[in-house]
Amino acid sequence: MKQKIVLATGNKGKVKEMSDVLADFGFEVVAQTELGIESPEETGLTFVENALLKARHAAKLSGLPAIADDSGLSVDALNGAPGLYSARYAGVDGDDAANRQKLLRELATVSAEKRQAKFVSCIVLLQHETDPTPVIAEGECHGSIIFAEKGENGFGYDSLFLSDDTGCTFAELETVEKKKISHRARALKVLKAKLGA
Ligand SMILES: O=P(O)(O)OP(=O)(O)OP(=O)(O)OC[C@H]1O[C@@H](n2cnc3c(O)ncnc32)[C@H](O)[C@@H]1O
Ligand SMILES: [Mg+2]
Repeated sequence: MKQKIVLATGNKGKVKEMSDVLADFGFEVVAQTELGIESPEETGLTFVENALLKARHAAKLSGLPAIADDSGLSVDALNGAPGLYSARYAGVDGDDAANRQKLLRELATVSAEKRQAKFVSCIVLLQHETDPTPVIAEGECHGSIIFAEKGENGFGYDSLFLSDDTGCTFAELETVEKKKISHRARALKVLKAKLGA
């Protein structure tokens, strides 16, 4: 029988990119929103801490195992910003368009060859709220930030992130393609290996 697990995210893009991959690992996935669970405040100082607290919050409220992703974009010329604060870079949590505009403004005077960036994803799986041995899996993707948005797909910073692997932005990829190569896809592969799934 499949193990029921809560996907602890309020981000529909993540649900789209993670649900069927986790189903292939043998989980019956329920998004936290389907259970009426709202996202906790992300007070951690690292991706792993924030992923842990999101998973723990959902496990506590659902009584089920939980999995969470904490991710972000780290830009070399900005000393790693927006990094941990990617979702609230422009001030309001989850305002993707404002975050992209701020990123373009901050990089306005940075030349094309100095716009390297990486996406990071940290995924945490907890069996229950007080699970002392969380499974932790991380993935990264390298690329650069272009000067104007390109592509319609994806979410967040996808339309500004030119991927080294594909030569196009993540927003120009169909979901099925992004799901093969993204930082989240790489973290999920590591998770799969750790679970022996
Ligand atoms: O916390 P949850 O509810 O999972 O959803 P969230 O969108 O707030 O997610 P994070 O706290 O992990 O913040 C991640 C930020 O980085 C951005 N980001 C992460 N992965 C991305 C991806 O694959 N493509 C584009 N932007 C991404 C995203 O838009 C957010 O602004
Ligand atoms: Mg968040």
